[in-house]
Amino acid sequence: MAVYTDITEDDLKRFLTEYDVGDLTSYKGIAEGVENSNFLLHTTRDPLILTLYEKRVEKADLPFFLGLMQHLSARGLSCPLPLPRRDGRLLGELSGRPAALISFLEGMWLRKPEAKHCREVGRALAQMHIAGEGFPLARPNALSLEGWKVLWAKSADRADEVEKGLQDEISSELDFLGTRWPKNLPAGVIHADLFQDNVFFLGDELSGLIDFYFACNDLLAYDVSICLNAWCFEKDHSYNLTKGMAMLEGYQSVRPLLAEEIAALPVLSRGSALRFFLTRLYDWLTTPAGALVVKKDPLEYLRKLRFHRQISSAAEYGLAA
Ligand SMILES: Nc1ncnc2c1ncn2[C@@H]1O[C@H](COP(=O)(O)OP(=O)(O)OP(=O)(O)O)[C@@H](O)[C@H]1O
Ligand SMILES: N[C@@H](CCO)C(=O)O
Repeated sequence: MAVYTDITEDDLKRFLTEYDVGDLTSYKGIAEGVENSNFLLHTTRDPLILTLYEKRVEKADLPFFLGLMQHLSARGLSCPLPLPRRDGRLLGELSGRPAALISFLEGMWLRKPEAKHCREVGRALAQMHIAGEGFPLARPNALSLEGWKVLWAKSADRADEVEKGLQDEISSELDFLGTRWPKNLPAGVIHADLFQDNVFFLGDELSGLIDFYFACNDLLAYDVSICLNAWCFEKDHSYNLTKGMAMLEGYQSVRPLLAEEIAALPVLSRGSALRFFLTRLYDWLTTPAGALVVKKDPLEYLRKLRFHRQISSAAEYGLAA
């Protein structure tokens, strides 16, 4: 579910008077997503998305996220555009939460992506990395090495409840990544959560990227590793080399990776697998039974992490090192 905060029609109509978007004809809550409350609005003009930012989003980060969407969109990337209010601000307040109106992006996310879709995702990711150049705001990645340690400290004691031996395994992994994490690779604005549900397609054509609420400044190749993890494994947890090759070819057709970035992919992929393992583990251990949110399986990412640990060179992802 993703309607944590309810809204009344009166409050919504009052909120909309701050914008030049036509008159409200209908609205409904959107069930998908786990972080924020989203509503689809129909007006006498274009359909719109209303997002109410919930507790896990820092209000101080919103200018970065909303400004980034404007920056990327102005540079030709297909992504939602936050609409300015009559006073020029991008952010208002509704039902006690920070709220924004965002343009509606046509398309649907793919439940069963194929290699050709992975190629498109690779291309779009590289386009985003290039379009992000020159964005004046910065946001350090709160979910990199230091953030992982904080999350792990909150979960380590109970990790063996999920699988015996996890406490030792993950502590060693964090030590390994602490000593081997690359430092001097190209960096810029990354999406950091470009999973299937954040990429829309119209037929086989990619229509745009959404959900920039983990975007931050970090290594560009780390974002590539996030996409390899999210798109190129099958339900049986095996790595799909054809999808991996397509994703990497698509990326490199727009932004060729440096030899150092390619060489770092196995370590970066371990890191990104660990990142999603840790957030999922934390949620797994802390979300109360009966909560409406669907908990995502941390073990899926543990298996991916173990796969990357036994990779000896990036060639095994479908690339020459
Ligand atoms: N601009 C948009 N155009 C069309 N649909 C959108 C748009 N933004 C969000 N949605 C719809 O709302 C859903 C949830 O959005 P989003 O992924 O941003 O939410 P979230 O709560 O931040 O989710 P999560 O972080 O779990 O992915 C999407 O799957 C999509 O159906
Ligand atoms: N994409 C994340 C959740 C939302 O950011 C995951 O699958 O764990």
